[in-house]
Amino acid sequence: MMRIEVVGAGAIGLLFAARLAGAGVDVKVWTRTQRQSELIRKQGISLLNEAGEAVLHADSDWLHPDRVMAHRQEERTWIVLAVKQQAIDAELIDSLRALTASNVGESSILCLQNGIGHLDKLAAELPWVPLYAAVTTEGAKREDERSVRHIGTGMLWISEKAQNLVATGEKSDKAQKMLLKSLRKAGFEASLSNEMENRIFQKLLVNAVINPLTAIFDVANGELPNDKNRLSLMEALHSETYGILTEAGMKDHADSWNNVLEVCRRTAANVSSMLADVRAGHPTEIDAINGAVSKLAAKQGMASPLNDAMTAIITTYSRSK
Ligand SMILES: NC(=O)C1=CN([C@@H]2O[C@H](COP(=O)(O)OP(=O)(O)OC[C@H]3O[C@@H](n4cnc5c(N)ncnc54)[C@H](OP(=O)(O)O)[C@@H]3O)[C@@H](O)[C@H]2O)C=CC1
Ligand SMILES: CC(C)(CO)C(=O)C(=O)O
Repeated sequence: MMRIEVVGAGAIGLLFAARLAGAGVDVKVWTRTQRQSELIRKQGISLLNEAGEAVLHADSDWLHPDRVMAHRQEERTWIVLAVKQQAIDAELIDSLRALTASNVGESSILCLQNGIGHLDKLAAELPWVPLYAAVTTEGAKREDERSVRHIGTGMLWISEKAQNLVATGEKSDKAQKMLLKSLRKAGFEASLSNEMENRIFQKLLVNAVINPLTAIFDVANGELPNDKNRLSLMEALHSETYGILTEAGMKDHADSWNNVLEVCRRTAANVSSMLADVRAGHPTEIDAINGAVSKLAAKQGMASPLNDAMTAIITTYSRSK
């Protein structure tokens, strides 16, 4: 028997929890607040898409040390980490430590974050827990505390090997196969990848161009290229970021610029996650996206004026909201 614990009940967390619950998987959702977990437990998760609404039921609790300690786990567990980069702080890591403490060797963490930095942080703090990087191009928007709109279907890539090379034995392989099976049953187009670094860089490139510019211009993804000044800014930011990331190890990708335009087209109605955060007055993932690109550039002795500017503008912008 396998259990999936989704940590973070925002857009992506609710989408994964609802679809997995709908596929009959044993799912528990860990929220930040007691109120949200009670709502989910009592009323279920409302999954909205073009076909209408489905209400799916999943267990839920809030991520408080006492609640986590009381929740002792014996079976094989996958923790699907669905919080933003900036939420991965000492307190959250303590909760993950507690969540995995009662079944060491039986728990693994799947990290769905955009941007970079989180895997190194988690690997340093949880060296005994196998960490798997994932890249998802699904699009989701949280409508309220228990409702999520599935905006766009995409791919889900999961690293073939644990990031921190822990427990990559037969037991882990079996657990990974079970996870894939559950995700596919839930309708996700999930595949294993042995070139995750490249996939993470390619997604970082897309996010480094679309996220800050949609947030600055306050437009949905599809509108971003529909103006010649915005389009030339996109191109310049893409070109700078592409140079930095290929120097850092990303493979050459002749179609990279067209891929950014294709993501804008495919997710035309999306409000990017950064614009959503800016509009809500929440902190953004800018440090893990453009800020991280600037850091890579500095490490390589390269200039990154546009990424530096995006980081400065979004940081100031979201602070003043
Ligand atoms: N949305 C999308 O379509 C996509 C998102 N991603 C990535 O997935 C990740 C999650 O994004 P998304 O779902 O959009 O973000 P949201 O902001 O919608 O959700 C994050 C959730 O994490 C919760 N959270 C924060 N801190 C804690 C904590 N300490 N304990 C428990 N829960 C906590 C928040 O709770 P609260 O609301 O109470 O603060 C919130 O519900 C990001 O890295 C994003 O870049 C990747 C691809 C697509
Ligand atoms: C691909 C994109 C830009 C889709 O909105 C995204 O990942 C995000 O909003 O963070």
